[in-house]
Amino acid sequence: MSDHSRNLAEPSVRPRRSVLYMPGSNPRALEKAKSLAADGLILDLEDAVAIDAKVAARDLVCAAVKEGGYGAREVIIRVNGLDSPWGEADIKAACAAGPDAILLPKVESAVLVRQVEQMMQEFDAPAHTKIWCMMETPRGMLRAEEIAGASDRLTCFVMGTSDLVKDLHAHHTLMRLPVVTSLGLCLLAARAEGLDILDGVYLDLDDAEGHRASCQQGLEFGFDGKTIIHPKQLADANETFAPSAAELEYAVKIIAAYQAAEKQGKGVVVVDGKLIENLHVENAKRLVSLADAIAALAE
Ligand SMILES: CC(C)(COP(=O)(O)OP(=O)(O)OC[C@H]1O[C@@H](n2cnc3c(N)ncnc32)[C@H](O)[C@@H]1OP(=O)(O)O)[C@@H](O)C(=O)NCCC(=O)NCCSC(=O)C[C@H](O)C(=O)O
Ligand SMILES: [Mg+2]
Repeated sequence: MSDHSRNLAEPSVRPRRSVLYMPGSNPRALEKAKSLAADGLILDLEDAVAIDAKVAARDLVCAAVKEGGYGAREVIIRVNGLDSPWGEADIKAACAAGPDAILLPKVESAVLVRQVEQMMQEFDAPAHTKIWCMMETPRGMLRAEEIAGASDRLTCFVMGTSDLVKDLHAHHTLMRLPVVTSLGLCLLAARAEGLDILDGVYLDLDDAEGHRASCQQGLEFGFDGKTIIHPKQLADANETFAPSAAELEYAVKIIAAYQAAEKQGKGVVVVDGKLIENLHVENAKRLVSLADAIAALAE
């Protein structure tokens, strides 16, 4: 824990500022990821892998996860859907490999999540292997609440905005108005059930400014981090989703001021002309915990 926050923070949180997809069929990417500053890695067996490469990719990914070398980065295997020829075998192999999470694509019901939970028990998945859900279809959006509450093993939603835009017959736009309702439904459901939630990818690899704006918008919506598709998108995601030095300084200041006020029997305090109540302090503690967890990653 850093000095400024000693005795002020809540229990630590898991930084998920940047979570990088890579095709499970690409051995160079799987190796390269060991040196990249991503908080998480999604080793993909689904849409980034050609049909003829599905089985080889599964073997490659599971061997890489078993071998390790990814340090503090969270490692997630995205499996194929259970309605595909590969889904069940992917889940079985992933359970044996023991990543931090198995990411289910195109989730549309709580029943599906519970079915996977049951399969993971049967396949003896280690307790640390959680379930993450891709939220990326119209039906998934309409059932976000029931999906979010489906299993204690479920810890994170990941927005799949490419599939969503396709299914909606919508367009990718700068302000993302066509998907705002969907993002909002998933954010509400995730927060109501205590899940983390990651924003979708920004597809234009040559538009750094657009990517930065998309990260900032995701932060303002309330996402915990951004899924990305290329190492060059890492720095902006990491910077945007980390508390800034000024935010951190202010957080520490209001926690201390509130604690001092509490000792005098007061439930509110004014800091820099602004009213501070317990809810602001809760958020400040979350930011301090996040900053501490980010600092711990670098150690
Ligand atoms: C888009 C890419 C195919 C580009 O790859 P490449 O041509 O190799 O790029 P570069 O030459 O610029 O790469 C520079 C170095 O970085 C490494 N690299 C590149 N991309 C990755 C990566 N994703 N992970 C790890 N390392 C990466 C290269 O190996 C180079 O390193 P070096 O060898 O040392 O020079 C490629 O970026 C790529 O495949 N991206 C991921 C695509 C993907 O996984 N898509 C599926 C998920 S997106 C999605 O479906 C979301 C959701 O479901 C939805 O519906 O929205
Ligand atoms: Mg998708």
